[in-house]
Amino acid sequence: MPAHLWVVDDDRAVRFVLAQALRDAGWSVAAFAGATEALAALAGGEPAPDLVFTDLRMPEVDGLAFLESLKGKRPSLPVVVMSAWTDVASTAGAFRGGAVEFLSKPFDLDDAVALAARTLPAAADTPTAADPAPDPIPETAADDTELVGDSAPMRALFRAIGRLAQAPLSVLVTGETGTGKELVARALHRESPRARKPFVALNTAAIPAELLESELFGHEAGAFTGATRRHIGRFEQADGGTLFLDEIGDMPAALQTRLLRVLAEGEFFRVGGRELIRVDVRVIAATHQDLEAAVAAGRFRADLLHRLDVVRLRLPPLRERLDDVPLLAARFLARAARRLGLPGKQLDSAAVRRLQQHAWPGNVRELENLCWRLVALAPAETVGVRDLEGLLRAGPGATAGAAAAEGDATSDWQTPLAAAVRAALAAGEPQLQARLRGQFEQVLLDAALAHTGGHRQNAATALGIGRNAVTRKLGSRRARRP
Ligand SMILES: Nc1ncnc2c1ncn2[C@@H]1O[C@H](COP(=O)(O)OP(=O)(O)OP(=O)(O)O)[C@@H](O)[C@H]1O
Repeated sequence: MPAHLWVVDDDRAVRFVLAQALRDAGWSVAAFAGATEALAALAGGEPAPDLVFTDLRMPEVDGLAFLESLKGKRPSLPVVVMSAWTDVASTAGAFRGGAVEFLSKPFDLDDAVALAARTLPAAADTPTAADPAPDPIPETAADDTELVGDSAPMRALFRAIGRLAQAPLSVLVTGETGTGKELVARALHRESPRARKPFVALNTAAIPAELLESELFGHEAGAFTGATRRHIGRFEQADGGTLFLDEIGDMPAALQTRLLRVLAEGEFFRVGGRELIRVDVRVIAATHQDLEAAVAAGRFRADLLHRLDVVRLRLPPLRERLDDVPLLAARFLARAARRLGLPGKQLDSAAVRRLQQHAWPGNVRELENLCWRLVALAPAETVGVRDLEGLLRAGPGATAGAAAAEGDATSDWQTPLAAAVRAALAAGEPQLQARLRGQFEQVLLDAALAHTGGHRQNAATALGIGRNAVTRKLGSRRARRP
C-alpha cells in the first residue's frame, strides 16, 4: 500500500501544487479546502492519512484546532503545519500541539517532498486521489507577537524558538547589542510550559561585582555590613520559571564557579545562610561577546559555557536582515505615536531605501530610537529622506575613519572651547557656565549613546554615571525641545 497523504489548505494554488508534487513523488494524496471537509471525509470512511500537511490560518477551523482534533483521534499521526505567518506564537502553538514540523510559506516543493519522505514511517509509490476545489481565500494576519521580523533568518529563528520553548533545555542567545536577545528569552518563556511562572531578568554587566552574588542567590540578614534584612535572590524569584542572565560574559570568575555548581545541583545557600534552597529554574543566558575567545583567554569557564550552551540561538545583526526594516519601522512609529499621543507617521519609499542602506551599528534598538525621534520631531505625517538628515549615525567602518580624521580635534577640544568662551564673554553673555556645562554634558551623552547604540545603561556605565542621571538628562532635553 502506498502511503496516503493529506493536503489541507484554503489556498487553491498551494493545495494544487503541493498535492501534485507529492503525487509526483509517488504517494497517494487527498486535498481538502478546509478542516471540516477533511474530518468529514474521515468520519465518512475515506482512507485515513499517514501524514498531513495543513495550513495554519483557515477561515472556518484553523490549523491548530484541526491539529488538536487529529491528535485527539490519532496521537501518533505526523502533522506538518504550514503558514505564511512565521511568528513565535504560530510556531510555538504548532509544536505545542504536536506538529512534527513547521513549514514557512513560500516553501520549496522539493523541500516539502523531502520532509514527507523523512517524516513518513515508510514511503511508497502509487498515485491516486481527490482533487482541488473552491476559490482561494486570502490568509489574514493576526501577528501580535512582540518579536517582529519576516526575513528568512528571523523566520528560521521563530521556528527554532517555537520548537525550543517546549524543551527544558538551557539556551544561549548570541548577537550584537540591540538585536533583541532579551525579547527572544521572553518569547521562549512565554511559549513554554513555564509561562505562568515568573520571568526574571538580570543584567550581569549592570550590577557591581560585589553585589552580584547576593543579587543572584539572595542573602540572610546580617550576612554582610548593610544586609539588614533577608533578601530573596533572582534564582529563588524565578522558581518554576525562567531566569534570563544577560551579558553572561561579564560574570566575575568566582561567581562563574558558583553558578556552575548551582546549575549542576539545582540547589544553593543564600549568602550567609544555612538552609539549602532547591529551585527549578530554566536558565537562558545571552551575550554579545565571543565566549569561545573568552574561554581561550581564560576569562570564561569552559565547563560553564558547555552547561549554558546546550542550544545556541544567534540573532543576526539588523544589517543582515534589511528586509525587516520597513516592518520594524512601521511598528515602532505606530508604537511611539500611541505612547506619545501624537499623530502617526509613515516613511516614504525613498526614506525606506535610505534606512535600508544604513549599517545599523546599534541594530534594532537604534532603529527604535530613531522612530521615537521621528514621531516627536519630523514636521509632516510622511517622513522623507530630508527628515533623516543628521539622525543616522555612521556605521562602524565610517566611524573609525571619521575618528581618525578628527584626531586633532578630539585630542585638543580645550582650544576651541577657550575661543568660544572668549567670544561669549566679549559679547557680554550672562550665565555662561550654566550654558556651557549643559552643552558639555549633552555632547558626552550623545557620544556615549552613539557608542552603545542607544543603550542607556551601557552609556551610563561607560561614562561612569548612574543610569538615572542619563534618563534625567534625556528627559530634560526632551522637555526643552519645542
Ligand atoms: N525583532 C524585534 N521586534 C521588535 N522589537 C525588537 C526586535 N528586536 C529588538 N527589538 C527592540 O529593540 C530593543 C533592544 O532589544 P533587546 O533589549 O532585546 O536587545 P538585546 O540584544 O538584549 O540588547 P543588549 O545586548 O544591548 O542588552 C528593545 O526595545 C526591543 O523591544
